[in-house]
Amino acid sequence: MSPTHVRPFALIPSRSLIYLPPSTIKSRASLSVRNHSKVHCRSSGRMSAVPVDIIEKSKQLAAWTAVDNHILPADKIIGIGSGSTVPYVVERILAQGAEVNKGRVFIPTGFQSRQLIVEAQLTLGDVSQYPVLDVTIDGADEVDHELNSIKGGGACQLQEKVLAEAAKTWVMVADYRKNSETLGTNWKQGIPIEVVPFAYAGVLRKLHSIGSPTAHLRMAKMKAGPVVTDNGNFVIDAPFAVEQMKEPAKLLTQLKLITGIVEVGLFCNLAKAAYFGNQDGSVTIKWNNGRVEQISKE
Ligand SMILES: O=C[C@H](O)[C@H](O)[C@H](O)COP(=O)(O)O
Repeated sequence: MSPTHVRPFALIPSRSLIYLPPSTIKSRASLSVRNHSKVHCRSSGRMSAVPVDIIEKSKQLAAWTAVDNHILPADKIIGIGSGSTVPYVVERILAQGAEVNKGRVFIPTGFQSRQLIVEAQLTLGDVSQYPVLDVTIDGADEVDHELNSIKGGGACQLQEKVLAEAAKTWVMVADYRKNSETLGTNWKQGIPIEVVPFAYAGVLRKLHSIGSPTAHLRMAKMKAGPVVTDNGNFVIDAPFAVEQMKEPAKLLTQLKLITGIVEVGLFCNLAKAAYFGNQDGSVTIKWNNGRVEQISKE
């Protein structure tokens, strides 16, 4: 059985979800998934030797399992996060059918997820209209053993955190490369920090003095100058030593007190669960009570 044929909801018999075979899934969201033989690994900056098919299937499996477990017919206000795993979230939501989706409103965490919602012809809403969400599913750059995470590899952390805090249930989805014990183990670029543009130089100096000597402004790839977020701000990537990364909530508090920082890509004590698709077609679910569940492919 291939990873895409796993029926995760079967493990939760109390939920009466109907299995939708992959052949029934036809969405615009799926069109954005390309089939390269290799994939660029943002965490190491190198090319991964793992075929992209396996990584994409791992993402899809995590996303589908999370949707099956957490987006129930009663859920009406739904947050859609950012990143490369999220198209599979939308794909699986679409597979729940037009009838159930008709009564739902979808809130994006940025331009990318807004486009996904619009292209999927789902109803778009705004967090200012719907400050309480039933559930938000989002990607992650790295997740530790206590469900703390680094987010913001795509510079979306501010809106993502607003939606994470607004959601009654916040869940992360990712492939196996994001699952680690301590933050900073796999994700080496540092913590993405959104800053007000005019304050960036001062914030950098401060970061250098409190344990991140290599903190730097994130530069754009196909544009001269810095990355500009959906909110018109800059992003600083700030690597910290392992000792500081072992206490992410403490570090987060310290960073939030620096004037000019708008939001920090450390998400602490927010998640209900994190889903990781594995290379062998299984899914690892880390729950906020410390339980780790392994769902095998039969
Ligand atoms: O800013 C971007 C978000 O935090 C993403 O959720 C995160 O970077 C993971 O993205 P991807 O799934 O593409 O690795």
